[in-house]
Amino acid sequence: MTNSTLSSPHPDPEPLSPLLLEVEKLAVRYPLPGGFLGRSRRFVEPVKGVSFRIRAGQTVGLVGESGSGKTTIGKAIVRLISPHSGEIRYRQERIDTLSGARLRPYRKRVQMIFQDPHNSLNPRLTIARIVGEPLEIHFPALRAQERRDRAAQLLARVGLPADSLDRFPHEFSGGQRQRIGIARALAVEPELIVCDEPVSALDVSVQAQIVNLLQDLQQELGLAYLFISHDLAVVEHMSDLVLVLNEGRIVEEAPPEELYRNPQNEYTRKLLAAVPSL
Ligand SMILES: Nc1ncnc2c1ncn2[C@@H]1O[C@H](COP(=O)(O)OP(=O)(O)OP(=O)(O)O)[C@@H](O)[C@H]1O
Repeated sequence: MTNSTLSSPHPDPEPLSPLLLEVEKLAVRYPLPGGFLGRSRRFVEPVKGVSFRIRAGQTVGLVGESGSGKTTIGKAIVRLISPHSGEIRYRQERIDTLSGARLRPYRKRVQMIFQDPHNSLNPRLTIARIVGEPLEIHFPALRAQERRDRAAQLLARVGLPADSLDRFPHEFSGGQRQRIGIARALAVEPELIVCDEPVSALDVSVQAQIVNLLQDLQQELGLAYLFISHDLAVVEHMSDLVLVLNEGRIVEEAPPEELYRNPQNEYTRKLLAAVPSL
């Protein structure tokens, strides 16, 4: 260490991990059914100009009441829906303007897991097909047996037995189905996973197992998460940074230890006060 480093009042910050996702002034609209005013379409705008960033390996928590726009943000990020305005960049590249096949490389890097593991798995497909499908799309050179082997490895990694491959989603419990959803998301070897209320539909004991699995996978694979939840305790446990969403706007943003101890925004205080266990 040099003298100048020792005497500097502002030592260099810790080197930051690479920036993956940049969301800038994102707004999303849905057309109102039958909602015409004269000749112009009427819309609801559940997301009204939201900005945040996610770095490699980081977990950003997104909390807010039901209807505040959390899922809409998640869906816009994975481009299940298109933004109305604003920008989404991934590793410096605009992805809000891409569509169709041009989104494919992005879909390999960013995946989503859903709240209801029952509805998000096609009931007519075996688990081998469900986990194998993204492999078929993103690793077309793999032969059928290689895909099957890879699917078996992924299932083992999320704690499911190898004989799961030829079974159907209804043969599994809620927690096991969420594990299948996680295996499917992992198949493409993503860098970022949008986790939309991944444990909200599960029993409390199973919730802890899935949260632990997500944390283990993060450690092992260096994954980043956008962790969407209305459960403030889970978000506190998981996140490096928490965003508080109210009516489509981020009203507060802080590391969990600051946010939970010393919330600055009135809405955050109300949200925390509504959770007696905290
Ligand atoms: N496809 C759609 N068409 C019209 N309005 C929609 C659509 N999807 C969501 N909305 C509306 O947008 C608003 C935000 O919904 P969103 O699901 O993003 O909120 P959320 O914070 O994830 O809520 P929850 O925790 O209940 O899932 C809600 O008022 C919802 O009714």
